[in-house]
Amino acid sequence: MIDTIARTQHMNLHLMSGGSGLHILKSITFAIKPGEVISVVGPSGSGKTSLLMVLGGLEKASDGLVSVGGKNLGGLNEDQLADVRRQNIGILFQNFHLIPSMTALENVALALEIAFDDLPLAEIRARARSALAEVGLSERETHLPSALSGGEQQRVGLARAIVTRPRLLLADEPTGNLDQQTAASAIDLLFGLARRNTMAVLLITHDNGLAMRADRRMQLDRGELREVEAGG
Ligand SMILES: Nc1ncnc2c1ncn2[C@@H]1O[C@H](COP(=O)(O)OP(=O)(O)OP(=O)(O)O)[C@@H](O)[C@H]1O
Repeated sequence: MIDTIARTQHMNLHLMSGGSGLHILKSITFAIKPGEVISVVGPSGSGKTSLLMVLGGLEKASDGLVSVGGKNLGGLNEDQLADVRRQNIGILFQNFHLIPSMTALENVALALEIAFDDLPLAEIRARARSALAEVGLSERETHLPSALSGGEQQRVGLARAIVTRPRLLLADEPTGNLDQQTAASAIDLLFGLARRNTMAVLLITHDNGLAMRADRRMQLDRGELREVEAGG
């Protein structure tokens, strides 16, 4: 069994903006183990979302190593990258990104259909149902997103992110649009799923209280990542 699900070594990200180059992520070296929950805090513009995009294979690092599920992303073409994403990664967004015309069950099922286009329909429905049950929404299968509360919509988002059984969940401010109490229970649910399914989680958050609950805490500052020591 591999002892890291994702790691980077001296990874840099440069982007062009208005004709000049920006050094967004600076020599980042870190690793996340199966089942580990790591929080990343940092000021606006420090590179948190960019880090998530690179780890998710959605943005290519300029140099250095990025490895997910034992595969070096730098050497892969778009199809191979899509395979690595499908086999390893789930993404949870702040704004849920549910499709408004689809029911909760259809939203979750769609993610599975896209990831595994050869799965029989009955299997897709069964797995989507089970993912909705895991987030406590069995009673809401046929509801459209507009008929769900913000917290429920985020739970559908979570069901959609875990229905493919990712080994790494990348969560970008997943509770940013929820009130404090709903946010806390969404995080309880997320952490519980991570423990039960040995799913690693990289949690980007502005909320220090939530960040403190992770196994490890990291801080990004102007593109530089450092570990926050316990008690720090
Ligand atoms: N496509 C892009 N082209 C040029 N610059 C970009 C691009 N995407 C992001 N940036 C810049 O990279 C820096 C880091 O952005 P990023 O979104 O990763 O920060 P963040 O820490 O997630 O911020 P926030 O907390 O506000 O979401 C910012 O200065 C941003 O303007």
